[in-house]
Amino acid sequence: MKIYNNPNTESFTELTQRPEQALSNLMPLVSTIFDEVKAKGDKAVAKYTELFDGVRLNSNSVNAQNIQESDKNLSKELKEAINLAYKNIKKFHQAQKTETVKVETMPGVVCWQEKKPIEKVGLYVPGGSAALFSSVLMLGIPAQIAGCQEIVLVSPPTKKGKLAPEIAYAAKLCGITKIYKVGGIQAIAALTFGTQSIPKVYKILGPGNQYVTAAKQLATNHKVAIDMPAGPSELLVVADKIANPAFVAADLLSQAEHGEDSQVVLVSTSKRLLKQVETSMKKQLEKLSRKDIASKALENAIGIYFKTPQQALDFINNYAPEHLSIQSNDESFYLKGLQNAGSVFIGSLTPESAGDYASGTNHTLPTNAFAKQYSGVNLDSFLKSITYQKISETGLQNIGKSVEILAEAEGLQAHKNAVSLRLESLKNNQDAEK
Ligand SMILES: NC(=O)C1=CN([C@@H]2O[C@H](COP(=O)(O)OP(=O)(O)OC[C@H]3O[C@@H](n4cnc5c(N)ncnc54)[C@H](O)[C@@H]3O)[C@@H](O)[C@H]2O)C=CC1
Ligand SMILES: N[C@@H](Cc1c[nH]c[nH+]1)C(=O)O
Ligand SMILES: [Zn+2]
Repeated sequence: MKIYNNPNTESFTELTQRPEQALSNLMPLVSTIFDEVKAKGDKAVAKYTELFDGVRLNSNSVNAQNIQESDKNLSKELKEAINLAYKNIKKFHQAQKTETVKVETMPGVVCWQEKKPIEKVGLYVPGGSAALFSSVLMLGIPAQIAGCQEIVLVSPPTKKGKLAPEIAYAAKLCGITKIYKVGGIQAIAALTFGTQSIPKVYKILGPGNQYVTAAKQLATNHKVAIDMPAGPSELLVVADKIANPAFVAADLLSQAEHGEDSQVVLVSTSKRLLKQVETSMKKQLEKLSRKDIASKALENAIGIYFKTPQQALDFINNYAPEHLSIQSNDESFYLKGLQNAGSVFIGSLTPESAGDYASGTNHTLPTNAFAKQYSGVNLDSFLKSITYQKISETGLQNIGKSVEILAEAEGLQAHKNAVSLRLESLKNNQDAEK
């Protein structure tokens, strides 16, 4: 972990850079694969699956029986834990349902807004270095609650060319039946254009590595919506002398172990805590099964000492972390001033990994400072709002003149006429009744 001592705001631009490749470096490969999948469909998908995942598949579809029988391969303990996570995530996302908004903006003019499910969605479940079956729940549950009609799940095959049984089990809980063993750029391209076996969708959601994230961004050029750029994991912990250094170190390592390009950051007003956390991280790292990945990620880790909480807060808002953990005496100060973060974990007893799996919040979150403008996945990610209006006779009389004036001022005669003809017709009817 590289330590910085009270850096000034000029250095924030450099300190908030993530350790990922620039989009411009990734795009040539992404474009090539998109073009090939568009032209050759499953054949191109198979070619890139063999190249990047090292397996040759005759078919990328997962058959229904494998999904139905996924329970058999899992321990009772794991199924119970998945069920608990399912329940909590469902509870939190179900509570995000909103009522129809209906307003009479002026007498006789009624406007309302109603949410409808996006009919066809593609869920990307990461599976390169670990099969993240928790992502199935994070995406499948809100898709199920929203009522999306066609839910297509893609995830890279295991080294043996199979689908991880945990993914199949979680998918079964979410009522997902269309599953394809394909990952990376080729999976996003397949969902964008459709292939002989994989359906084209309207929106692609889910986290992934740099390649997946760049591919999702290109998909938006082809009339496909995405949730947001949810790339390599990151965690910023702001902690001070009341924090437990071992807890903070464990939290930082928990995100460092995701991938070599993960980034973890410790911000503190205590130089002593920075040192203690560093020592504890070194000790804990030795015992990790993914030590190699985590140590690589730690080369990108930064520890920053700030003299005042205000400077620390300014940095946090500039960094806009995917996850923010607050383990500080100044908890309410940070919460009050917080502008940018994907998801926040408050207090020493709230490990970030609780949100990764089971507390109820969604773990599909904006990375690379995109928390400045994007929300993480939530129920609304699977819905779109349609607005409606109905105008009565009284309404038309109340609003008509103003619309005519506005249309005239914009020089749009036909717009004006659409109102004028109706107003005249109303007037003629009234005259006839007299
Ligand atoms: N922001 C968020 O909400 C979350 C982010 N994540 C992140 O998701 C990522 C998961 O990454 P992975 O394990 O790699 O799984 P992944 O499923 O995202 O990517 C694996 C695929 O990448 C492709 N690939 C690998 N190397 C390639 C190369 N050199 N060129 C082209 N394509 C290549 C392969 O097709 C492979 O199937 C991690 O970075 C993790 O931190 C995970 C969960 C949530
Ligand atoms: N920490 C990951 C999510 C995760 C899945 N499994 C474990 N963790 C992220 O949100 O970036
Ligand atoms: Zn995690």
